Amino acid sequence: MHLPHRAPHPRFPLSSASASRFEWMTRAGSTNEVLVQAAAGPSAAEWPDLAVVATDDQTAGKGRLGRSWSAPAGSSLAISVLLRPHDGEGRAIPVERWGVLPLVAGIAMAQVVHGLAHRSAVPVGLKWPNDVLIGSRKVSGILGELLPDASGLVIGAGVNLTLTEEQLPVPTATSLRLAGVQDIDPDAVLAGYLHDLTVLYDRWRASGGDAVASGVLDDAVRMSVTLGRAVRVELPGGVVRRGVARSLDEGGRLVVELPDGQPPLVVSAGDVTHLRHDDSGIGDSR
Ligand SMILES: O=C(O)CCCC[C@@H]1SC[C@@H]2NC(=O)N[C@@H]21
Repeated sequence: MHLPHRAPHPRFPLSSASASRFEWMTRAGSTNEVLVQAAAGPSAAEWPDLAVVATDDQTAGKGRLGRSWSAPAGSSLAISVLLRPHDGEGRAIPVERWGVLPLVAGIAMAQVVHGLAHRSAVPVGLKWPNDVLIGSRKVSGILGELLPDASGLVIGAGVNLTLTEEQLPVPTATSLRLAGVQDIDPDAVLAGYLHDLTVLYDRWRASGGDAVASGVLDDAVRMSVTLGRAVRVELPGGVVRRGVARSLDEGGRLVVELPDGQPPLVVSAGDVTHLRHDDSGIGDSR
């Protein structure tokens, strides 16, 4: 893609160099909302593939499944990236294949967090679908939102940088600082994420949007801390099932083995809780 020459953002020189368009907002309600409105509005043509809106002061952040996402000003990053997927030949990749893109973002963020927190004693991994955990605590979450006209997808990532224990929205959250990362540089986190997301996205695009051929599925399996675990799954609508998370299908959906020989449950959206293995309702199934 030909990009016009742009002056780097003074606070985010690395990040602004790796985005097709980079808008840093000193404050935003929801960066996803800002980008969805802009990319679907009358100036849509000015918002290309890999345009970015980001802030460290998001006042009305949106989470998955209708939840909110909050962090005190200056302690976290909210990063939204617009994707308008085309393959290497410039052909549009069908929207049915975009379901793995939030997973791609989760892999990118997990790689960045791993690079920063690898000295902490606890492992970094992906809890399905795309929560980045340090140990058992969540440091980053991802929300994908389709544009109303389906001409693109906005992928928002929130990552907790410097929150203290008292500032955590829930006790199951954490921050890079709480995980022992010193000298946290927001530009390095943002640029690292945009770089890794772009590399993975390019691989996926070049394969025509094939999660298997592009290696996205292998990466997701390798980084998953859900596979092999007993899980409780709350489906949209409130139905709860228990079983053992066995695999990811080619769309990144979670395949859960259920008790009593029931057919496996294939989960495309829902809330997954890791259980102690003997809570699954299935005997010795590891
Ligand atoms: O884990 C979740 O529930 C997903 C959280 C996603 C939060 C990010 S922050 C940037 C973007 N803007 C939003 O309003 N939400 C996402």
